[in-house]
Amino acid sequence: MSAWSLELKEVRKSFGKSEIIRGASLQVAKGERVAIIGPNGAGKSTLFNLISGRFPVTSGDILLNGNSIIDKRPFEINRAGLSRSFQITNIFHRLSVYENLRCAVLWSLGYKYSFWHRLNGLKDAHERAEQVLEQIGLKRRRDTLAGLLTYAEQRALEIGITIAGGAEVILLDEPTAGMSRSESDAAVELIRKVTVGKSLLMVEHDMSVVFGLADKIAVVVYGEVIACDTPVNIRANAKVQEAYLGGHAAEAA
Ligand SMILES: Nc1ncnc2c1ncn2[C@@H]1O[C@H](COP(=O)(O)OP(=O)(O)OP(=O)(O)O)[C@@H](O)[C@H]1O
Repeated sequence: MSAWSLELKEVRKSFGKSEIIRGASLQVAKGERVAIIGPNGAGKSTLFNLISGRFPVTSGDILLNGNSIIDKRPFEINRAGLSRSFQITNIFHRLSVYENLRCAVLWSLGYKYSFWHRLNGLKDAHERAEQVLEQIGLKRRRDTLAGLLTYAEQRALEIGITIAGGAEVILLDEPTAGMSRSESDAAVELIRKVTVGKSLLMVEHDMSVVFGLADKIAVVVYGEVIACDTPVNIRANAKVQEAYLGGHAAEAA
């Protein structure tokens, strides 16, 4: 069994003649929270799209629990235990909070649309949806249409949808984007709680979130992971300071 939940080996990705990811390597251990930071356009979202199977890699390998996933489709990667959230919320606005979560559970279990008329009989999905509802603190909003939630509640639901299937590897794309300081603090607590024992890879621009949550920080510059280390070591890393963090480190202090 692999020591790493997720491993990127010399991954490269070109769009036409432009090489955007240039030999990126990264490891995430079981139970570890890793934040990816880097300047705009460095390739952070592209890395997420490669890991989740949205884009094929040009070369290199990506391993989930020791098994290559580069030839798998996004839903196969999801069912192999990796779940991702998106920068833009990905919820069904006309379904209730509970129904959104139940859909996410059913999807991860592999149910097809034709089974939806039997939903009420699907006890496991119901119980799991109720459990996630509790975890994300939206129990009192259970029957509210998701479109009527506040922005911060929608982002919490998004996290609930991402974890609902019980994936062991969670990818979160800017989970606190657009939040106030207090909303963002609450989101950090939520993420910490729901990822206990899981592996988390997260793209985040807010340095107080990054330094508050991550066990390790991976710095991506021009499509390469130039450093991946503990927050303390990243803050002290001269190469990182020069390439990116100079102005941002003060924000997190
Ligand atoms: N599908 C695509 N086709 C062509 N170029 C793309 C595609 N997706 C991304 N790129 C390019 O890849 C580069 C990296 O983009 P990416 O969105 O991965 O950066 P990022 O680090 O996530 O940036 P940000 O912090 O602004 O979100 C950019 O120059 C972008 O224009």
